[in-house]
Amino acid sequence: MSSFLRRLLTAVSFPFRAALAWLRPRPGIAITLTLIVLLGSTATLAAVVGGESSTRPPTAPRGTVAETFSYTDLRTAIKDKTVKAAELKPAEFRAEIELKDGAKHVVGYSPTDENHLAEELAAAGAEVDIDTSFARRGFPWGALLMIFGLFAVIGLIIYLQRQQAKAQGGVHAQHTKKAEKQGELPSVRFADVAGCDEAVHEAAELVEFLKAPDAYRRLGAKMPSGLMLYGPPGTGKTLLAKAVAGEAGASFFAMSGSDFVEMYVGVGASRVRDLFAKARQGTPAIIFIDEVDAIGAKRGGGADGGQSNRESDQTLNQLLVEMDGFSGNERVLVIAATNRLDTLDPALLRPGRFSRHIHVGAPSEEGRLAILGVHSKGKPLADDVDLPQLAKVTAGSSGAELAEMLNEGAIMAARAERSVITHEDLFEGFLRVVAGPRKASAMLAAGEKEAVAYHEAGHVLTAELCPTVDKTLHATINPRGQAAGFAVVGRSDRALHTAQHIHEQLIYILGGRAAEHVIYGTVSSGAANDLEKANQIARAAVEQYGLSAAVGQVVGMRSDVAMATADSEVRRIVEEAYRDSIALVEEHREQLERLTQALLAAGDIDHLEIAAAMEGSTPAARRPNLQPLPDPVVEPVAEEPEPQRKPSGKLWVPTPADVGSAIAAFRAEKHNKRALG
Ligand SMILES: Nc1ncnc2c1ncn2[C@@H]1O[C@H](COP(=O)(O)OP(=O)(O)OP(=O)(O)O)[C@@H](O)[C@H]1O
Ligand SMILES: [Zn+2]
Repeated sequence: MSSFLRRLLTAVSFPFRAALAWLRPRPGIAITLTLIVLLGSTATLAAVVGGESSTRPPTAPRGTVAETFSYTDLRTAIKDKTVKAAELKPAEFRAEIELKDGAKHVVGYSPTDENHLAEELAAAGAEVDIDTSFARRGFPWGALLMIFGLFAVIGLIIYLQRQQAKAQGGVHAQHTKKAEKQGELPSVRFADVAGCDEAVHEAAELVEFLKAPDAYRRLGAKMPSGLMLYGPPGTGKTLLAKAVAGEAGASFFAMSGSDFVEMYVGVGASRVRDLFAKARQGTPAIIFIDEVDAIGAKRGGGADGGQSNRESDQTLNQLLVEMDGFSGNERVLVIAATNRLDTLDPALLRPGRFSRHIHVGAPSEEGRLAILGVHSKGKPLADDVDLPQLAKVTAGSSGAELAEMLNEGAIMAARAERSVITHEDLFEGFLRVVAGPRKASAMLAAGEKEAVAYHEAGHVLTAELCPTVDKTLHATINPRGQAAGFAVVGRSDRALHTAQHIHEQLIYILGGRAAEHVIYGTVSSGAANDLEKANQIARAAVEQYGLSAAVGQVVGMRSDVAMATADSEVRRIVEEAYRDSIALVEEHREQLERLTQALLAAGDIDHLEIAAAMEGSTPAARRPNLQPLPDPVVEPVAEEPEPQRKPSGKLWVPTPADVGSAIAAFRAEKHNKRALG
């Protein structure tokens, strides 16, 4: 019921809101209009009140109407020709009748009678007069102004509501803050964007277009209207868009997709319209829409099919309309960014819209070094800081995380009142970024701390013993953020995906559980995460990668039997890895003990201490009971790599990189804090 009312109100108030949105940036017009409305309303009121007394007809004083005189009586009087005079008032559909016997009556008539009533009265010998004075007094203007008055009042209410929302620091406050920054000329250049040279290279082409469109136009080339940047969060998409504007000397208009998402239908669309109108005034211009998936998700697919959906559809449609309106001479380029290209509405990606897609991926080791270089400029680094080593350690980190790491490091140094930033500061900064700030270790009971130490030692140990698993650079049992303990793995960027590697990766992931199992005979709740990860990897190996002999190389098979077989294969693969993991731990209890005691003594251990604890062991491959993988077919590299998408309804065949990146996600081993008791 109340939701129905809200919708009704939303629908009814839409024109007012749209008008208000249009007026907000035009205070001059708004004030003038308000004045007109106020004056008009006052004048109308005066006319209505004043007119009332002066127009009351003297011919028909109400008091003289003695008995009721019906319309039928009037018809009879016309037929008997007893009407002496009649004054018709079409504005009120009333007639004032004077009969030949001197009696006066007022009678109503229906609009359909209007035309012939006067004729019939005249034919019956009555003196007919038609009063048009009320119409002449400007009747439509009065009504119109009264409606305007209504608009003004409702508008004022909505305006006050918004002011209130703004005061509460809601979305609108953010919105206006962003709007103020719009149209700036960014100082960012391509040199500030490191570690994604290919993306920069492609973007540079568009800068040429923006700077000298004539050279292209002469050859009949049309400026692309949209550019889609896609990739994981924090990899520099916003930065790159800004750099395009900075290099081209274009003004930068930025908004986030979520800024367009509003409770009210039509507001998002009007914001799109505003944004494009503003950008067209200040060409060359870049319109940047971050998180475009908030408005550009596939249409009509929402499960709720409700209000918000239709709202975002309208917003998306408006965006498409604006982009289709480009003639190719605008010097306006729309850049959108998303983390998930596969969720976007295909209409957005068609030629003439966001037809160019640039992948901004997680930086490689070389890229990370370049990003560290960019962001360490102006930060005094101590001699012990080894940026190439940091680039190696931080595999999987995004540009934003690296920038944050350097900043946290600088904060650590400042807090310790050092004049330079040391390696330790930076490493602490890194740990803060990937796992959160250190927590007081008193949070864990002594017995729990020991269990966490054995668990982490189990991971470290199994990693050391498996030849294809990346080694631990740093392990800690000092709780940070959500994690009770974790290990930083020096992951190489190579994404291994052989059966051997997957088996050993599982041994390592389950190594923490295995250690707990061997020492205590039970497994803590904090290790549940590991099991989940292990299952994900095993499932990918079976269902997407064809590593199970029982399921075979058929990908995407969906029969009940096939799924049951796949399930049991996943279980088998995980169980076999777990058994191997336990065997490794049992064979190396001495090393496990040394690692655990080192962790308990210091809280943290680094790769040198790990090497010392591992003395007397040699890594050896454990044979997996998995199908060996066929050699990957190397295909010629396409000019623009087809983005990885999972079209719904169709079969998705993963590339070797998919399994690799699933594994890569486990860069820093984190565990939920153990449940007490
Ligand atoms: N490739 C890079 N080179 C230099 N700095 C970078 C790079 N990537 C990220 N950064 C740093 O991280 C900050 C945030 O990055 P940015 O906002 O551009 O990421 P994004 O890809 O747009 O993220 P999101 O998808 O979350 O919007 C940048 O302002 C910059 O300081
Ligand atoms: Zn674990």
